[in-house]
This record gives sequence, C-alpha cells and structure tokens, in this order.
Amino acid sequence: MSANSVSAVSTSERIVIKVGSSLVTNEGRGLDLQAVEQWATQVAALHELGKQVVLVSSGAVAEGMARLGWARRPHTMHELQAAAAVGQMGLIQAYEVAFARHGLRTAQILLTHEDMADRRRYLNARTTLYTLLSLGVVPIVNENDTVVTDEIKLGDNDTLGALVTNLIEAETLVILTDQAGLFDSDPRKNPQAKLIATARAGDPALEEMAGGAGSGIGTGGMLTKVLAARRAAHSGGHTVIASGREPEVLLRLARGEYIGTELRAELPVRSARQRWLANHLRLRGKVVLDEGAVRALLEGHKSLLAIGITAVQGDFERGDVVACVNPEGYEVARGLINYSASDTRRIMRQPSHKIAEILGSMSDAELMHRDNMMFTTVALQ
Ligand SMILES: Nc1ncnc2c1ncn2[C@@H]1O[C@H](COP(=O)(O)OP(=O)(O)O)[C@@H](O)[C@H]1O
Ligand SMILES: N[C@@H](CCC(=O)OP(=O)(O)O)C(=O)O
Repeated sequence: MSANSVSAVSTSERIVIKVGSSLVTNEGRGLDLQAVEQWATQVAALHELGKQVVLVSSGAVAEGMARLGWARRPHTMHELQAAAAVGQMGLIQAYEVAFARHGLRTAQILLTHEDMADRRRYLNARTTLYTLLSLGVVPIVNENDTVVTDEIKLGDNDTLGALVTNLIEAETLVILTDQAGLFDSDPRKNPQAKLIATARAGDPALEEMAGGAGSGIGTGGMLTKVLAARRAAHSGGHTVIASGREPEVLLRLARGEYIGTELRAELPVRSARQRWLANHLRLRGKVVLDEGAVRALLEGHKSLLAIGITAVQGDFERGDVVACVNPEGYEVARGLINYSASDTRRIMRQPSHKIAEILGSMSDAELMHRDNMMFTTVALQ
C-alpha cells in the first residue's frame, strides 16, 4: 500500500482523463452511448468540485466501422482513416449531447505527432487548451487519424494522454482501461497476477511487467500506459491506471480513494523546452559523435561542434530535432541542429573557423547549441 494517504486525483486541480477503446465501444462495434453518458456525468461532477478536466477519448474507428456497416476492422490505412473520419463525428456528437445535459460545453481537439513536434503549433495547442479550460469548456482530444501515416502515427491514446498532460502541465493523468490496474504480469494470461497498488513512474521493472499485448480492441496494451506514466512524470504528473468498470471510479478517486495503480512522479521535472525536445517521438536524423565530442558534451558541458562529428544519418533541415549518438550508436543527447544534413556532411570533422570557407557563409559556430539540447543518456523511448 502507498505511503500517500489519498489518491493524487483528489489533490489535483487539472486532470487529463484517458478512456480506452474498450470503455467507450461495444467490444469494438460502435459507440456505447450509455458509457459515454456516464463518463460525461462523472466528468461533470469533477467540474462541480472545481477541477479542470481534459478528456482523451478513443472510439472513432470503431464508431466509423459501425456507421459504414463494416463488420471487420479494415487493414488498409486509407480505410482506417475513412472510418476514423466518419466515426469522429459520432464520437464528438455523443459527448456533446451528454455534456450538454450537465450544462457543459465541449470542444474537439484533434492532434498529431507533427503538431507536437512543431514548436509554434505546440505552443498554439497549449494556449487553446488553456483558454478552453479557463472558459469552463471540456476539451475532448483524439489523434487526428485522417491525416497521419503509419510512420508518424502515435497509434495509442495513452501516449497522446501523456503528451497532453505535459502540454498543459496537468497534475494527474488518469488512464481508464478494462483491467483493475497494472498487474505484475498480464492477468489475462496469469490468473495469479497481483495488482501493483503504487510504484514510481519510470521504474524500469514496470516495463517488464507490462510487456504483454493489449486486448485486441485497443492498440496500446499496458506497456504504452507505463511509458505514458514515465512521460507524464517529466512534467511532474502522477498517473493512475484504473478500471473504467469500477462504479463511479472518477468520483471515488476525486474523493481520495485509492483505486487501481498509482504511478508517482518522482523523476526530476524537465523544463517545458526540454520536454518539448524529449517529446519529439520521431527524430529527423542522427549525428555520430567521436569520443572527444561525447566527453565535451557530457563532462565539459559544451555545445556540439562540427569537428566532433564522424557521420551523419538521415535527411534533416536546420532547426530539426536530431539525435547525437556515441560511437557505439547509443543516443546521448538530442537537440535542434543548426545545419542541414547535407551541410553537416560537408563540415563534419572540420574546425568551426573553416565553416564559412566550406559553405560560403557561417550561420552558427556550433552545430548544436547547448541551450537547445537535452541529454538522453537513458533515451526516452
Ligand atoms: N501487467 C499487466 N497488467 C494489466 N494488464 C496487462 C498487463 N500486461 C498486459 N496487459 C493487457 O493490457 C490490456 C489493456 O490494454 P488495451 O487493450 O490497449 O486497453 P485500452 O483500450 O484501454 O488502452 C489488458 O486487457 C491486458 O490484457
Ligand atoms: N484514435 C483511435 C484510437 C486509438 C486507440 O485505440 O487507442 P487506445 O484506446 O489507447 O488503444 C480511435 O479513436 O479509434
């Protein structure tokens, strides 16, 4: 049992709540309208308690399939995207109607990984969410499935929930799912599995426990929830993983009851800029550093210079986020690079005073400035 006497939800003013596919659909066949209604009722009650809530809800693909009369989940990307586009209408309508019964307005926020990766769009999304919350509106977030390709898809809404938690610096992320919480092994496979009541977010042992695949309806499984907790902890957010089938689960958590698993944020909190760098889930490329450059970065606290680069991988532009890997290929840092991949290839192994001669001009003496860098000796994903 935890040393903390009350659930993190009860002491939080800003909460992100993620409801998984299994909780808002009838086993993947269309929306469960009663379920949507009761989520709205519980969120409305949290509002009454003065809490700000952002809801991250799955269900678009399942509802789209039902509306299009498709019995089986399609396999092609364009059919999944079409289903999501049709189904998102139903999802948001259902929430709008349900929240309106409690006198609450809702807003639809569709996000992609690219929105988080572009600093301006990231800041815009943040401002919009803050504005909606201050207006008393309940933002309902989903991934913008229609425009994302396989390579850039977040795919599971656990990751999206954590990114939103970081974005608005929510104190708690509640991930509701079809199991009572995180068990020490998959309870579907091991009936003896024991529930973990509390643990430290980011503890690597949790990732091993969560190794199994998901329910088949959802996409993430438990591993994405454990990784989401680690990500949320970087902005100081605690994560509660609990069963959405527990009666009045949100209300009881808000009253302080311990339900499911609470993963406490005890990691050092990163600055907003460092989090943004860390949350670039897909990097544009890599630069390989020699031993001297690795030491200069990690021990000398210096910026990265072109002379320490031995190879360049990928195709990136100035301003993209690029990983710095050591000679063994392990990421030691990531940050905003000041030169494109083709220019970096031309100036690598060269001292900075040669840059102008080689490229015709020099925009920056450093390849990557220390202020625009985040150290990832233990990489995020
Ligand atoms: N250690 C574990 N504890 C609990 N559930 C686990 C564990 N490992 C794997 N799972 C599986 O993860 C599933 C929940 O993930 P998922 O189906 O993606 O749900 P959701 O749609 O709510 O995101 C559970 O039904 C369970 O079978
Ligand atoms: N964006 C998708 C949801 C993705 C998904 O299934 O997420 P999850 O519930 O985390 O497994 C949809 O609305 O259908």
